[in-house]
Amino acid sequence: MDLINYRDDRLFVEDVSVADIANNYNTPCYIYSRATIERHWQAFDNAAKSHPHLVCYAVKANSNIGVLSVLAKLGSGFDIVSGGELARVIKAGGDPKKVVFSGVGKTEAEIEYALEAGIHCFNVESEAELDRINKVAAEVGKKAPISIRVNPDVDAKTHPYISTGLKANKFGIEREQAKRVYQKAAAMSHLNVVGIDCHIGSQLTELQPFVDALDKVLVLIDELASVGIKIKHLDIGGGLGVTYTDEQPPAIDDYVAVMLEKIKGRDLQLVFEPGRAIMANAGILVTKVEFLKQGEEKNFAIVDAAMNDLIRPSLYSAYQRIVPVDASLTRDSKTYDIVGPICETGDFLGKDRELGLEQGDLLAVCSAGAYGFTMASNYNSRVRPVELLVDGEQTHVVREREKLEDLWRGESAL
Ligand SMILES: Cc1ncc(COP(=O)(O)O)c(C=O)c1O
Ligand SMILES: N[C@@H](CCCC[NH3+])C(=O)O
Repeated sequence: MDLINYRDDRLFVEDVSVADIANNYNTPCYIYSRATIERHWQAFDNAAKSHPHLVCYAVKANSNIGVLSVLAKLGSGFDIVSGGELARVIKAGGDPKKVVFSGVGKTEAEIEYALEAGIHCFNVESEAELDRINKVAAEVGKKAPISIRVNPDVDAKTHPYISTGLKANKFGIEREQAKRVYQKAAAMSHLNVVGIDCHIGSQLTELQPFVDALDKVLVLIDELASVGIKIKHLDIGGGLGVTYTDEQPPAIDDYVAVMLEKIKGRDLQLVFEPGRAIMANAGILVTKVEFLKQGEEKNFAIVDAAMNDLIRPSLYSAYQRIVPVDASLTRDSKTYDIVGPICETGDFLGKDRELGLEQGDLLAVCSAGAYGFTMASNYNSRVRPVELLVDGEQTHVVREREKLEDLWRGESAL
């Protein structure tokens, strides 16, 4: 059941009218549906029930502490890529023992913070990082649990900016080098080899690249076993795509079922790192039409949200549906570019959209719950949108009181 939908031509998030929210909290605003977040997370968890597993939500998709706390209450694990994300998880009540730490550039301060917090695993992306983790662990008198992120050289068939599993990408350790690096890791005094990791990209709409990558990783697991290195958990990353328009990605349970089938009979905990599949369609960005501008070649709807609020259309030419909040209004429709107030021609939310509009109308940009607010900036000195979490008939402002720098300073934010 889609909880972001029309009732009598008015857009609702759960039981709250989007127009009411916009009137009460102003625009632009992000609105998330709690029940949808829970349903998506549970789809992973339920589908994997027959097998030991951990669903580690990828915090980068949406790191709002209110959102993280919804997931923490479900018992979610978290995939993080910075000390700041770890601080948010801890603040939201997440369990550090269920945290995996990905990313190619972990600093000494971040490694130390994660070791002190007692995370589940570091996903190591280079030999130099292995040395650094071993050194920091020795300094703080701990053994660091590690996986090696293997780059399987598989084409994820997604946008090149978010494809991560090819040799040409900066991520992971090449498959051909992985066995040697594992043997090196196993011999290091302050590392504990516990897992293996692979993430080939984001917004994948086909199963085959996941299967191809997994096949390669399973061969490596067997090779490692033959030299006495036992892998306890297999982290298959995130990347499952969603429907923005007419894409037909595999359903969450079908994806999980195929992954489980592949590892049948193996003594391996399965770790998932989904971000977009949980959050994208659990949120919308609501914006108001400030002006309509008719050009000779184009009609523009100038709205109060911009590329600083949602950068995906500008950055990846991503298409996100844009719909009226009140579809009962009768208007003559025209083809519009939906643009923001920022001083760049690349500042658009949608191009060539057939819509009936008047000044003051409200529009919703769909599928904006993932990589929306987290990629927002203050460019043009614009204030970032308010974030709201709807829970049934309730609307909560989910705004952090602390600044990120106060949650975790790191070494560079002094
Ligand atoms: C290491 C890692 N894990 C998980 C994710 C989450 O990906 P997605 O939001 O596509 O599920 C990403 C982003 O692509 C990532 O880089
Ligand atoms: N920011 C990207 C996804 C990045 C995935 C991160 N590894 C998007 O909006 O599609």
